Amino acid sequence: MDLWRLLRRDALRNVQSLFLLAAFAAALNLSVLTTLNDALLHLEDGHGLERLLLIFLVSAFVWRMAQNLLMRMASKRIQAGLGRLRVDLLRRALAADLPDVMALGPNRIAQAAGAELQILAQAVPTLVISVQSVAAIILCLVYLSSLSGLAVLIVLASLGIGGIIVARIVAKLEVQAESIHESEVGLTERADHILKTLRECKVNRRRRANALADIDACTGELHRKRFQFNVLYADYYMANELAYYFSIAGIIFLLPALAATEISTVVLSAHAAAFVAYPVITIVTSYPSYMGAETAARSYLAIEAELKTPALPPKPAPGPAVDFTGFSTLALEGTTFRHAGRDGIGSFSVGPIDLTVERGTVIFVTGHNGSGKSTLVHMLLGLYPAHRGALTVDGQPVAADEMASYRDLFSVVFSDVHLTRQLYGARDLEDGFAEELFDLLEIADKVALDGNAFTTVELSQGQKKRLALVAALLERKPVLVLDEWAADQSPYFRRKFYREIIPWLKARGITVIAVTHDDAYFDAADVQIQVDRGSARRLVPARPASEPESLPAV
Ligand SMILES: Nc1ncnc2c1ncn2[C@@H]1O[C@H](COP(=O)(O)OP(=O)(O)OP(=O)(O)O)[C@@H](O)[C@H]1O
Repeated sequence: MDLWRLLRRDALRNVQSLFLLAAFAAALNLSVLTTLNDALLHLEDGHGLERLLLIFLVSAFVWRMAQNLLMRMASKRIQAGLGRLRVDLLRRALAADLPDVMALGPNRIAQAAGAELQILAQAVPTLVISVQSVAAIILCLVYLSSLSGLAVLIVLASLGIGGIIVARIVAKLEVQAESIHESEVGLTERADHILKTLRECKVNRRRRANALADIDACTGELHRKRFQFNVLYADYYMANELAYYFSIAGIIFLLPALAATEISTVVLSAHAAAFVAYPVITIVTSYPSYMGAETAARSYLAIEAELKTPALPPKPAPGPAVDFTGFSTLALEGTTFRHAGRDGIGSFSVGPIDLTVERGTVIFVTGHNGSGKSTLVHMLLGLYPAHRGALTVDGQPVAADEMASYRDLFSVVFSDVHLTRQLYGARDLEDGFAEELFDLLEIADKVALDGNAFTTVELSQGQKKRLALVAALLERKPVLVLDEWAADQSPYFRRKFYREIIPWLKARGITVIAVTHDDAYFDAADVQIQVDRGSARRLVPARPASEPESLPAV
């Protein structure tokens, strides 16, 4: 049902043409049956048999063509729809509140948008054939009723009894499929963890052994669950085959016993019963694919629900709705945010914070580890929604639908920066500003522009941070936010950053908000915000008694 809900939403809107084609293919399947049954009645009529053979060949050929067309049409639409779902989930992740995305975990979202939708895509051919099979079953039953109403009852009874047994097995299969899915998610997480900590695992044998033992245990559990699933599936398949044989046997043995029936009617009915039961078997064999697709669809919808984003418009709204670029002050007014923690443990509140950022100033956010500096900056960026209080621009609260325009004021380099070669956010790359920045950040001999991308991002950690700063400045935003940017820089470049680059940014009118632990340079700021256990205090930065000596460039 979740699969249906998902496909209905987009890929299978206006599904009538597909259903019509499925019905047409099923009608041709019926034509094959009735032609063969006619032939059974005219085995001694040579001319008649030739004509029937011709009808059979034409019906079989057109049936094949119709089925092929149905498969192509459905696959094309479903694949395009799945592509849209993939992008849609990423758009929802971008539109969702950051804490909701972080609680869910980016890996989980990537898996739903990638591997799980792939499972769904792979199930499409068998699902399409199943739809046609359902139509074929209905038409063949109608035909069977024209031969004998009692035969229909016998077939339905056999399939019905088989169905009750099958339904019980299906319930177990579904539980098992869900459990397999959970194990697969756990396995992917562990494999991802190993691959992301390759270096640590290589260095630490104990860590490597434990990580491998953990993944081994997960794999073993997954194999056990898969084995149990396959055993259940064999039961499931056999129950269906028995129902198939019982429907034909029921007609041969019961129909003449229950009512006076001509032999020809018994033969034709038994043959028609086989045409009913064959597509049942087709549906049965496609059921694991269906179940995999259903689980993937459920997982996709669950993630969508957890992201708590409303239905998205087909295209993002063009341009900013409100222009905040002429701002004089940005402020947090009595704002609080609380990290929920897990099961009540580890929750942490920041605020209420009153903080005004004047345009063109340099602000350093300082404080102990875990005091709430990054959280405060996320609140100022509007990434952590305020539980209380407000974000204001020139004293006016920023409304929820103005938040995207508000965030447009900032460029950011986070402490765990992830660099991409493509400069998705940059503007006006041809005016020489990028080259000026490469020189300023002393990486002109390492990297250059290649169209809208950097030539490389394969750099040392400190160089990566410098390149990330170039990328941020190329966005040409009025406010630059840096989270422990200088932490990876050498003493020489750290000094250059605080004594040359920050004044250079200020001279260009850029407002700088920097989280920093570099107390030797606190005086490079106009304002120091000292954060302590979730509270903030405004200080006038003092020049330190001694500053690291000016060092030669290296
Ligand atoms: N995603 C999160 N979920 C739950 N709690 C969090 C989360 N992020 C941070 N915290 C908690 O909030 C507190 C403040 O974290 P924050 O990252 O703001 O500190 P910080 O001052 O920037 O620290 P550091 O100097 O170590 O980077 C921490 O003590 C941490 O326990």
